[in-house]
Amino acid sequence: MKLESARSAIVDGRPVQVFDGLLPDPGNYAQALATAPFRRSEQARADTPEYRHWASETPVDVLARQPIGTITAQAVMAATGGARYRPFRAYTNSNAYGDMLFSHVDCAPDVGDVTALWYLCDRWDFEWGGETVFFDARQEIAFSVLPRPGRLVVFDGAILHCGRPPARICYGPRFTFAIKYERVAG
Ligand SMILES: O=C(O)CCC(=O)C(=O)O
Ligand SMILES: [Fe+2]
Repeated sequence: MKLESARSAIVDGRPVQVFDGLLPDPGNYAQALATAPFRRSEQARADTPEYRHWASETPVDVLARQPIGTITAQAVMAATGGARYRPFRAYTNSNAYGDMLFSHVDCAPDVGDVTALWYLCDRWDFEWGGETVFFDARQEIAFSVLPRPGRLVVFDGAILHCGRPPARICYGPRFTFAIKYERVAG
């Protein structure tokens, strides 16, 4: 398996790395998600409780038994230089045209969590947009990642970021599968 990142950036000293081609069958995951139980439960920030969006949880012990869990663990290891991390939460976001997605951080600056985010689809039209945008401390766009089938982006959870909803001509869901990792001491 090729574990080199295709693209990468450093945002205010914090890394973002993009991996392509690691997942052989992203369309199969998207197909399974089409009938998964989504709840309007996810809140981007403490101050945006009235704008919840759709998510479906995957227990981390279930994740560990799936190929995507193993592949992600290897990519996180490659991205972080071999430090030990453990997944503490995994869930799929489902967004559609017109949704409101807020910018947020996944952890406080000194926590050191890592987020792995997969784009799960069998195809993604360039014109659909739906990128994940990463901002610097001045709220300027520092890096942006377009969905591609089976693309993975691994980043420091303290970077301000935002998923963008897809464009009006995209009639299907935009699934992103987020796995949150915490550093294991020692
Ligand atoms: O869907 C995206 O592009 C971002 C998702 C995200 O930031 C999250 O689940 O924490
Ligand atoms: Fe996030």
